[in-house]
Amino acid sequence: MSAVMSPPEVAVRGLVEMQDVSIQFKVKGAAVQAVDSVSIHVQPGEFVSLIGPSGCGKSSLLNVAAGFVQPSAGEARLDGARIEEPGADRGVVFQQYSLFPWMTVRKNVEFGMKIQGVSRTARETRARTLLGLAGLLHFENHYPDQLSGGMKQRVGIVRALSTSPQVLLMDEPFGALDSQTRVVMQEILTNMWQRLRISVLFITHDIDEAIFLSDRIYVMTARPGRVKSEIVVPLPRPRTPEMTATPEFAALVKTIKGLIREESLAAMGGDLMEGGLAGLSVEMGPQGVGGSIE
Ligand SMILES: Nc1ncnc2c1ncn2[C@@H]1O[C@H](COP(=O)(O)OP(=O)(O)OP(=O)(O)O)[C@@H](O)[C@H]1O
Repeated sequence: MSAVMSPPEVAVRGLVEMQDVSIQFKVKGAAVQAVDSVSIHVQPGEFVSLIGPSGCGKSSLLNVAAGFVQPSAGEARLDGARIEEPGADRGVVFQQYSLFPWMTVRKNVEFGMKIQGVSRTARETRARTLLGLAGLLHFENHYPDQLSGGMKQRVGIVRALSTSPQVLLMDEPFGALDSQTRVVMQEILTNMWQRLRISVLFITHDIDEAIFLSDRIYVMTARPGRVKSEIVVPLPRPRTPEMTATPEFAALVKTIKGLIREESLAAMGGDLMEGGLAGLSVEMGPQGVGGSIE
């Protein structure tokens, strides 16, 4: 690894702390409470996932960490400093690829560093080193539309890492990929993380993905999102695909599935009530199920 890369063996920066964070949005004049008093943290070099039912506020929390959204109460800090706006100390990866189509892969990766004033040689060295880690060096002179979805997303990750952030914030980065590609991407990401030891806050709907990648997982309640449970993933590092077939992995999947199912049912129950179906009664007779609105 070149001099511009050399991260510390053990990360010392990248502590994310959210303390009693609540997030409210105004929708047609009415306040919507997305998140209610959430306290979570990511230790330097730790990989932490947020999982929970749809609409529980995962993206909103990540957007607070990114500095895109201000909490209505509580605060978010990075290495002790209050997060108030986006900054180069945080790299963000979304589900959409958002690469510049008119730039080659390497120019896309170098873009943020150019803005930072990094010299041409240092930019090129760092971009090529990171592209090598992501298995993309052969594609450095390709344009985004010549790449598959998985490759584009790898470029997106490399680009987010290029400015040497303390934290990587990832909002369902593999959500648009097919399941085969997704599994490969998880392996690539865990290998890159193992090399770079950067802090990661990762949002996913996929329980297996959260377990495979994470040191810890926060399971959230239905909206308004709160922390329902904090799960430590005791699987050793480096993670390998074989681990997903172990009884330990299966037990974690079962636990998290149960927690999310409770919350999803609660959320759906709420939606059904709000939808005016509170009066629906369902009767089971010899002819089967019969429903009626009373
Ligand atoms: N900019 C906004 N304006 C108004 N309401 C918003 C805004 N962003 C999010 N919300 C609402 O806040 C709640 C939480 O949304 P958020 O996207 O953070 O949840 P999520 O857990 O990431 O959802 P999903 O898993 O479906 O992506 C939802 O009810 C959503 O409609």
